[in-house]
Amino acid sequence: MPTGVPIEFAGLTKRFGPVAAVSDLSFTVEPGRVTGFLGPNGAGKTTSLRMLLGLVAPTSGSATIGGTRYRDLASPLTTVGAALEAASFHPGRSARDHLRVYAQAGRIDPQRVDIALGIVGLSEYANRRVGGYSLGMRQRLGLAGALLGDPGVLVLDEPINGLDPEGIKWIRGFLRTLAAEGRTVLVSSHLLSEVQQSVDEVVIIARGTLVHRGPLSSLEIEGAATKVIVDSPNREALAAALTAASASFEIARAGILVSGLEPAEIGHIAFVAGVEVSSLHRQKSGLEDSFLALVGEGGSL
Ligand SMILES: Nc1ncnc2c1ncn2[C@@H]1O[C@H](COP(=O)(O)OP(=O)(O)OP(=O)(O)O)[C@@H](O)[C@H]1O
Repeated sequence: MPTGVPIEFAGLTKRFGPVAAVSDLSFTVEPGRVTGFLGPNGAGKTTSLRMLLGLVAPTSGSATIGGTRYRDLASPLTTVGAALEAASFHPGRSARDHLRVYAQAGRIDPQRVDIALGIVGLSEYANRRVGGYSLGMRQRLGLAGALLGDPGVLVLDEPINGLDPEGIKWIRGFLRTLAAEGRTVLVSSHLLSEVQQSVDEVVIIARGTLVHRGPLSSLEIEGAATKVIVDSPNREALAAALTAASASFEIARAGILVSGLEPAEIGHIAFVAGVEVSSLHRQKSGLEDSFLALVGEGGSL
């Protein structure tokens, strides 16, 4: 079983002409945990990850994997697996052929190709041309590429983008498994809500600088549990339907505040009772409020 090593960013800085994309970024990502690398679009996440992977030269500072820069690693593909956003695949080539090319270039056992395809759930589509793949299937193929060398460190840029609900559920469990195996898992996202169920640690950046790091719980506002707000032109009938379904709720000015149920479950209760619903949405969680306060205005969150 491969063991993870820490990823360390030390004073990492990148300027593109007048644009300070990343400024003096320092933090360590520990093995055995899933770390969320979060920030609004344009915050500098991709540039930081590209510097970590030796694809962009830093203006100053360093990013290392187990104390070594990517380009100095003896065996990069078996040390770190990466799936960056907008990975390009030749549309006419099958998933299996793509991975075979990578395996050959990285001197990886060709048997790993089918193992990696199996892990990400693409076995039955392995011989299909990638040009016909959905965005979610491409994401899975990118992940299979990252897993090819069975590395102890995984760096995934926005891996949840484009996945359907089943895919999202799968990847959440998958990230947890990788970390439980002792690997170092760094996952970027511009949405806290997308990763909050799978990360242990968060590193938050905005405008290229570090604004917060710590366990996910460090973002918690006391007493703030996620609730769903639902309303109806006939609030009384809706309250009666919720009571009949033994739902726990309170009547607020903005509508009926329901705890412990998902929006879809509440919608179903109203539907079965024949009650019209005029609004149905999740109340912003305490975590998200903290996140928004940290990254400030201008984020597409
Ligand atoms: N090659 C480049 N030349 C000039 N500016 C760049 C280049 N790459 C990134 N930038 C700028 O650096 C800043 C950070 O971009 P980056 O893509 O790293 O952010 P991000 O957090 O990954 O956002 P996104 O989620 O949208 O990819 C942005 O202002 C971007 O316009």
